[in-house]
Amino acid sequence: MAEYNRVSECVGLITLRNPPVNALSAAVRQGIVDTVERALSDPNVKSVVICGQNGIFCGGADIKEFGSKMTGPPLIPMIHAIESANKPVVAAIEGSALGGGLELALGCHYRIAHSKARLGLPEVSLGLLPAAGGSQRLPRLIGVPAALNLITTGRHVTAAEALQLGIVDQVTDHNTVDAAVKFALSVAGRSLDPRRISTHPCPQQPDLDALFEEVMQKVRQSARGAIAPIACVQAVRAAATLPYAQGMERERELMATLFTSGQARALQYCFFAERAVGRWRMPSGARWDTSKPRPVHKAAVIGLGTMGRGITVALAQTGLSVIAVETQEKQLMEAKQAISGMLERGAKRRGVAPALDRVIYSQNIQAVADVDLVIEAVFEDIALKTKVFQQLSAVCKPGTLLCTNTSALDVDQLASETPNPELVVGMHFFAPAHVMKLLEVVYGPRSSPQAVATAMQLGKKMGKASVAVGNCRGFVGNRMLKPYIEEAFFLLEEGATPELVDQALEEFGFSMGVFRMSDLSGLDVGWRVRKGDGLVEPGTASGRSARIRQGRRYSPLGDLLCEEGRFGQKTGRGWYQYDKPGSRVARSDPWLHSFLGAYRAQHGLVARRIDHQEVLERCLYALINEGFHILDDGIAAGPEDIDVIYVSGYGWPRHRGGPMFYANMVGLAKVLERLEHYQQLHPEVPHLQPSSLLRRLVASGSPPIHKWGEVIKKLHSQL
Ligand SMILES: CC/C=C/CC(=O)SCCNC(=O)CCNC(=O)[C@H](O)C(C)(C)COP(=O)(O)OP(=O)(O)OC[C@H]1O[C@@H](n2cnc3c(N)ncnc32)[C@H](O)[C@@H]1OP(=O)(O)O
Repeated sequence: MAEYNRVSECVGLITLRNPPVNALSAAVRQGIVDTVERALSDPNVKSVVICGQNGIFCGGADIKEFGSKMTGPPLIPMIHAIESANKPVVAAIEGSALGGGLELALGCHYRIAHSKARLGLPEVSLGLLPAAGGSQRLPRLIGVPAALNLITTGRHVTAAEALQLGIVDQVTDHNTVDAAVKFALSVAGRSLDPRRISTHPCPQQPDLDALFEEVMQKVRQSARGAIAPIACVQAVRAAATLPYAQGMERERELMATLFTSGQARALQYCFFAERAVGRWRMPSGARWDTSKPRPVHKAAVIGLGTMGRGITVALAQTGLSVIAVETQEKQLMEAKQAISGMLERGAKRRGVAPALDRVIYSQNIQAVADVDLVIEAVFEDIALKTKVFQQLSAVCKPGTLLCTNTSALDVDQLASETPNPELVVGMHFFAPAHVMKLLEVVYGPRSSPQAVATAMQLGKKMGKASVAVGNCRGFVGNRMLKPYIEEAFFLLEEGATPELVDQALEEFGFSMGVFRMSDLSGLDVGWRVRKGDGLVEPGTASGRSARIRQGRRYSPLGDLLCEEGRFGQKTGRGWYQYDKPGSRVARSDPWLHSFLGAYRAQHGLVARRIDHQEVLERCLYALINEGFHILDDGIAAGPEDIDVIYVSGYGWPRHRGGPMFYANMVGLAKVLERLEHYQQLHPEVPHLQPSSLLRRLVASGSPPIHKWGEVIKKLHSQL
């Protein structure tokens, strides 16, 4: 849909109308074709302005249409028709001009942007490339290096940067459409040849081959198996080396490969999943659209260790006043220094003033009396947290929300120790809390919908991917991690090495393999949990019985390393060795290999050859299986919630969509068959026992992921 008006007597004004982002649906493309034709054929019209309704130019192609058969006029000829028009066409850019939206603007002869507008070619993040001429026009307009940067990262630029790069011709603080109409009148009748970007050669670039080689190497490294960034480099190379028509042909070929790839499907699924998790719902029936969040102006953080510091920074950067409480004076001073440093560095990066005066430090918990919300981030100890919650209940004004930052403790238990359990929710941040995108908002049976809504809204304000989940051991992320780590330990017992397991997982696309990750987060963390669970038995018992604990297979390998003082990077030794404590470069450790050999001998285990396929199947399918249990238990509302958690917080490769999407891609029947296979080989491992939901889904013909909800609902209604 595009509306046509004649303004200022001789300017044809075309307004894209497709809320919320004026995406280029078939109807919008048809509307543009029709209205451009009308403007160009009207002898009274001397120039044309294209804008979008409701303060947004255009969010690009309609992503929802990608899965279905293409209808309506295609983008490329539509943009060519605009570029070759014999009357000047001006794009009036407000809000966003992204993807196809910017490509449309690049087909116009001039671009005027509002100072708050953002522009970009984010197709790469959807597994695509700017294939409506964007990969060919942008390098011609702003040069190869800048175009490579924008197209391979998909980053959005501000209007000011767009002006500096030469993407737009003018930036205004006033009404953009008025400015564009005025501009259009001023350029009416001028020659348009120099304004047709496709007719320009790419600006000369010395040593083009070396530049592309360097960029390709960097892109390959950061892509971790994603194919779109590589295709983006290839498309820009075509722009730099081929005439426009041939470049367009190359753009088309590359896009054809990407468009039907599983990676594009996965990335587009992630785009919608991230938005879907905002529409949370609880088993009680409470929902995002019927639960009103409370306003939060002032918050408090209790406990200023690593997590508390990061949370304080995240809150202050969001614009909240924060009372940061730490009872020990020395720790308080250290925390103040660290928090100020983080705020200053963050502000420098973002080019704003640091929010130092938004944080008030105190040793006294009474200081939180008038805050709207408290996040407790003291040591992971239920007795200590209970004490803090009881103090908070006595000190805080009525109605203050009490949130606990815990990764494992029982939120319900904590809530039950307070007079107002409905005000209690978990806010599980990930370290470093001011950087990591993920936030699990954990509700218990008594958490009020308003408390959940408030925590979810606060998470969104902090720029987090916030996911509402039910209360259980490990919530969603860590609960699924447990079988994944256990399988990795079992693989070491059977003959694998940490290097082999990590290599398989990193080639799959994880940012870090399980053992490198464990070295980074500290082996002592899991050790403490296992001790608490009564699983750790110090000593040198041998044989199979020593590896069965609480009736199931158990590997004490992690405990044995901890007994050696090998806690990972912080001690300079873990599954790998490091130059010094705190160093990050993992090197293979001969000690570890002899230790594994001696361990196997002691337990009568014979090392066998393990390939990458087995590593992936055992680690990932065990994790996925737990995901099905979580869905079955109603802890996560849908597969999207699990997938967003894994992509934003656990290094799962985005181009594989998340564990549940991956299972859907592999085929549920295959996942089930492989789990059954491994379960037969390892009957003493309960997490390899396929979940009843997985069986049920396969029995229902393996419906696509967006239909799993129907099977889950049916299952629950029969219980
Ligand atoms: C031939 C193929 C050619 C492909 C070229 C392309 O153009 S690919 C598409 C490139 N465009 C993008 O990647 C932009 C994607 N959108 C955004 O980044 C953001 O939505 C926004 C435009 C910056 C606006 O952000 P904001 O936070 O204000 O809103 P939401 O993100 O919550 O979005 C609001 C709803 O709009 C839906 N939506 C957004 N963009 C598109 C789109 N391009 N197509 C279809 N739908 C889109 C989004 O899903 C939200 O709706 P929900 O119902 O809430 O999910």
